[in-house]
Amino acid sequence: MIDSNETDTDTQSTDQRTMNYGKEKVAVYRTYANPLEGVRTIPESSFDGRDNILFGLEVRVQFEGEEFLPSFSEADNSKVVATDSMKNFVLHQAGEYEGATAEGFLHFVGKEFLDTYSHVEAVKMSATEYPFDERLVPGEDGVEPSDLVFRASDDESAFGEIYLERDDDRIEFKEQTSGVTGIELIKVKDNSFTGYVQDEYTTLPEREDRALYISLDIFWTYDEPKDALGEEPQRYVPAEQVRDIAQVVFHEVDSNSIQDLIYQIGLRVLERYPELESVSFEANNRTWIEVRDDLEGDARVFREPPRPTGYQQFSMDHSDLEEQ
Ligand SMILES: O=c1[nH]c(=O)c2[nH]c(=O)[nH]c2[nH]1
Repeated sequence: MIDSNETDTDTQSTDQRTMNYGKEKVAVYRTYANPLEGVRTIPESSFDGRDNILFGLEVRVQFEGEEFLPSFSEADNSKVVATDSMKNFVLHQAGEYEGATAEGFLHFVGKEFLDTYSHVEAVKMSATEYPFDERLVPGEDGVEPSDLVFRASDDESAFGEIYLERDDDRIEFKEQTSGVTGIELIKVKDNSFTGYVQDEYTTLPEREDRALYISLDIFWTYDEPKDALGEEPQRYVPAEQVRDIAQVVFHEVDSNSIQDLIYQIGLRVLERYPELESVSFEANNRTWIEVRDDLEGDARVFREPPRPTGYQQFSMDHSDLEEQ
């Protein structure tokens, strides 16, 4: 009895322990990956697929497993797969992957890791896309996108994360997050911020009409994690379309705060994609400071905002849509 109690306590303490290791910032580039075709189109976006002629990801790998404990507590590396080898593994698998999405690639590599190293209990893989834009060149029908020359872009990037766990001889895919990060949008007018608490700490003037500059990361989870892989393109949510929804809603809605704006974007995303479980936001307010409003019409002069900056975080699901 006493023995089994001790075992329970032991298990509990290791369950709560943080123990993982891995490699991050693994930059991998693949040319002529399979194209993403057959995605559903939505009114807010012209995006209907991706050629994947040039596909780049910055990957993070994380290994978990009880068998790594001696590497920390006894300097015993006999079970340690070197993080350098993880990097080589990811690079190699980029040539083997036959799918068309970042999430699909992460799932593919994660599964290969678990198949190859039987003592690894769980693997978390995440990646941020390196965006590349096709450059425009003269073609038969006027100026058209080149299929050879791309620009390394610092625009928004797709994000993916998957978590795979070994359960006896099965591999469980229970958790994923997809996203688009680094969206930066400016609306020059038709936005306000009024009605907030006025007390002895308030110095900000109410603005019936302001230019609003936001940076935005949007994340989503699917009801069925496997829909994130893109194997059924009709059920896949492309980051490009979510980015486009954000800018269309920003254009259409005269919002009274960033809070209100991201809620409206979230409703639209949930409306377009019933296969999603949740959508969440991290917004930052980068609104410029107005220095001249004495010009003709709507013209203004602005300067950079000083630090500190405001932010908003919010998550929502289909129950928010039903309440509307
Ligand atoms: O959209 C905004 N939300 C806020 O909560 C806030 N606070 C602030 O100072 N400016 C703004 N703008």
